[in-house]
Amino acid sequence: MKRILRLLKSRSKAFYLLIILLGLGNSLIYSGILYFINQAITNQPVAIWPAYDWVLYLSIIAFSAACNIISQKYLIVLTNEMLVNYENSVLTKVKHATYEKFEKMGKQKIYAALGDSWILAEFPRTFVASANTLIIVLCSIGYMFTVNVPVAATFTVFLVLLSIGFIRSGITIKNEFSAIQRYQDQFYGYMTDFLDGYKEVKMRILRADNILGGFIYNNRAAKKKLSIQTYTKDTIFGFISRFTWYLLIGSIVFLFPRILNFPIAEMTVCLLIVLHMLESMNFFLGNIPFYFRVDGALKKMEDLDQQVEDFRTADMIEKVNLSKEPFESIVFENVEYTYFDEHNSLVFSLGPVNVTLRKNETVFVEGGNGSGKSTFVNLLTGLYIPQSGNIYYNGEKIDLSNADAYRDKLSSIFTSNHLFSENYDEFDIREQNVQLSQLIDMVQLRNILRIDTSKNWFKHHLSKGQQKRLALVYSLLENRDVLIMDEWAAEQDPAFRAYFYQEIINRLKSMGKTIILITHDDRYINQADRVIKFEEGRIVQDALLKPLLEPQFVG
Ligand SMILES: Nc1ncnc2c1ncn2[C@@H]1O[C@H](COP(=O)(O)OP(=O)(O)OP(=O)(O)O)[C@@H](O)[C@H]1O
Repeated sequence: MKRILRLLKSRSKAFYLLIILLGLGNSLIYSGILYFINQAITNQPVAIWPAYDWVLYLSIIAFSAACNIISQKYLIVLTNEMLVNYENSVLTKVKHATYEKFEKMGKQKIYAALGDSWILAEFPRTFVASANTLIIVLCSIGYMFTVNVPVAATFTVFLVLLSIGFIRSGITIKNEFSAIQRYQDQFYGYMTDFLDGYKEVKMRILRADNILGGFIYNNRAAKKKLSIQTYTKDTIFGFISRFTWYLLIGSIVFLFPRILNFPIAEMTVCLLIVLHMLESMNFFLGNIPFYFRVDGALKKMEDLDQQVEDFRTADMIEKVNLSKEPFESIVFENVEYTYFDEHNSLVFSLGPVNVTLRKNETVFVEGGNGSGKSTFVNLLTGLYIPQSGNIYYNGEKIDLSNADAYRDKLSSIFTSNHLFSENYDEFDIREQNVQLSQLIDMVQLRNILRIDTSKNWFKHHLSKGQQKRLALVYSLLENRDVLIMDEWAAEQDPAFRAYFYQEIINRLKSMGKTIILITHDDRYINQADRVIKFEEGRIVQDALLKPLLEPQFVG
């Protein structure tokens, strides 16, 4: 419960003021009602303004209604604020993550952490409702003490024991709810495979049968079994509480009159009090498991925070800009990068890489599958920071402090390029934009692209190859000196591929771009100024083709 206390501490003073206000309003109305009933039963006038008791009664109701309306309004605002703040804080951390951390963690965890936020959003409302019912219970007991001390004392002991029982059962149930949550997380993983791979699922009966029958249905069956078990336990505790109330009512009616001097009027008032607080007490006790679930959700969020520790580190590092000089060179000096698996065994190692990429060069990067080209691209684009060695941009060393600024100097089109649904880059998409118009002609999308005027953005119902062409247009609209393309031409048809290597590359050169192209297209190698070849994570060839110099070989 430490986590819940921390959450409560983070609330504003207004939150506690609200609880006091609500408590005041409700204790007034509940004690007031009991008092009025008691006076009516015992046929006594109320102590203040007996002639206008109904005015007093209505005033109490009006005051309590006002307290409740104000507090509920405040709670709605608070709840929504809390939810949005939490979502924003998670996403801000993700924004400041290093790409490596993001890649390792996977988007699944982020969805899960956001998915749990609803329970936190429920927290203030439930907390205030619990505080409210607690006040009712305390007022009722307090009032009972004024009616009959032994009965009230017995009753208090009973409530304390019942609460202890509920807290203990809450702890057991909490662990089972965590297990249910784990099934849910696994389920979301299968759902991603099922929905993202829907085409592939459709294409094979065995796969379709297994993904549903073997994995999803089994997961659902296990989750159902545990849910039935847990919710049954939860319900049984609820029943126990309700039925012990009946025992208590029975003891007021049958036991106390036999063992105590218990006048009928006192018995009636005590019974009314017990019936009056029955619903509140059940609500209060019934919500105890909720707090354990909130605690579980907070723990999950803390774990996420732990995992993204360097999200904050990267955030705290003071950002540094690079000099505004035009691009001259990117230098790799003994750069090494190694992937490890979850058991810390080496998976693949790149480097040491020593290479200098110069202004206006067109460099083709080649190599077999798994030779390390994309890893090299991730380092080149500043998405990975070298584990050893250094990268220099125009002589300035790149590290976490200036990696954002470094990435901002480069245009990149990745193999699995994503086209955004909105114009986040604030590009000028109007038809009058001459640069845009020329680029659209260059990639031959003139009669294909449609502008969504409401979004000031292109509609993206395009084929894979067309999407890559549009990605090239967007990259060139960024107007940066260096253009990095990872297997850009792979999805293009042979005619457009030839046009890309023979025409577009020349156009890009004439624009003064420095081009780094990862490619398997050997037949267009003559378009490169330089060819770098990777094998098993090392550069095995670095050949200058233009200007015609002797090829250089790196062993
Ligand atoms: N995130 C990762 N975690 C662990 N290993 C990885 C990761 N990314 C790549 N690898 C491994 O590193 C090696 C090099 O991968 P990389 O993607 O750099 O090759 P590539 O030359 O781009 O291959 P391809 O031509 O097939 O795209 C591969 O053996 C791959 O399994």
